[in-house]
Amino acid sequence: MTEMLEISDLTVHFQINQGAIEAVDHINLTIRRGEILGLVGESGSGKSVTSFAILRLIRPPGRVVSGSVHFDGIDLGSLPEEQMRRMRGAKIAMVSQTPRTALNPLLTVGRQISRLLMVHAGLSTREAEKRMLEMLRLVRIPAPEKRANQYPHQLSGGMCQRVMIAMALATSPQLLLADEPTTGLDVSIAAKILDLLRELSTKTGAAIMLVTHDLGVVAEICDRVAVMHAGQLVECAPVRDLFHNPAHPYTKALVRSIPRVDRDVVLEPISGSVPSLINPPSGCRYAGRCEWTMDRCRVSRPPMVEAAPGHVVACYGFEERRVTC
Ligand SMILES: Nc1ncnc2c1ncn2[C@@H]1O[C@H](COP(=O)(O)OP(=O)(O)OP(=O)(O)O)[C@@H](O)[C@H]1O
Repeated sequence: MTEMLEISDLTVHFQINQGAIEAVDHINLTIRRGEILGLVGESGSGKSVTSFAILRLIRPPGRVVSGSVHFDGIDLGSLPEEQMRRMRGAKIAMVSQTPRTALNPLLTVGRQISRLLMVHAGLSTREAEKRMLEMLRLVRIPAPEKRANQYPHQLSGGMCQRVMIAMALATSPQLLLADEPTTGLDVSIAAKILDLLRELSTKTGAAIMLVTHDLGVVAEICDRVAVMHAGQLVECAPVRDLFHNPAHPYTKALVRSIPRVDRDVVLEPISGSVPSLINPPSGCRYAGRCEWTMDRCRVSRPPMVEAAPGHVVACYGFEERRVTC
């Protein structure tokens, strides 16, 4: 698999009256062609801001302070806005957490999808309508001819979510950024959506970045997982490796907090809370919550080191234990 997306040293701040919220801090991450990468972490860890930064959709008071994003070798930061807009519609698509607000309330859902196909895929009105209905069938919208003529407010939340996915997939994007795509959906629909995402990546070679809180979803469909804590990337590994051999204490805590039907254990909540991102502690931002904290964790940020092939972690405590084992 070759790299499709390469994020290097990405830092994003939001300037507010109290200071700068350091939402994403020097992140390096790659996503390969045909791969599903899960991006996990507690609320406020910077997952959505990372997706918006990829699409160059950080708006004031937000600002990309450093870093670059390359897609298929192209530096997205240097593209003129018009080219970036085309890139967003055709090659990189996003499914957001809030489908109802992302859809245009004034247009029928069918019209929204056909318009996208006419603008970004150059289809005629008739071709676009045919493909739009195919897409609605693909995401298992019942009675698609009828639903196509309805407005977002006439559809349930789950159906709006599937319409968003149909829109995102309509132009066969090479990269799909899916931000909590199954939140609020009932279990059977959520399972169908996940199947659909897996099918997309297998059939078309599209890469998917799946932003989620749900490690169960990650275990089900992701190939690799990247873990964020308070704006920093702390670990990245193939999915099985991450669940069986988590290296970072934060990842260990996340894994311990997953409910398991086959184990009668008491779930352990993650101790402490995410530090403020305004003037956050220097060094590792997990230091205030971590049982392995040493003096240097509070002073300098641990570098990413290889824990196993393809498995990297940023933790002085891990390095120390590995040396002494
Ligand atoms: N427009 C904004 N203005 C100010 N702060 C923002 C803005 N957008 C995001 N942030 C801050 O950036 C940080 C990261 O937010 P982000 O939405 O990326 O977290 P997340 O990991 O996606 O959380 P969740 O899982 O709850 O969606 C948070 O502290 C958030 O308050």
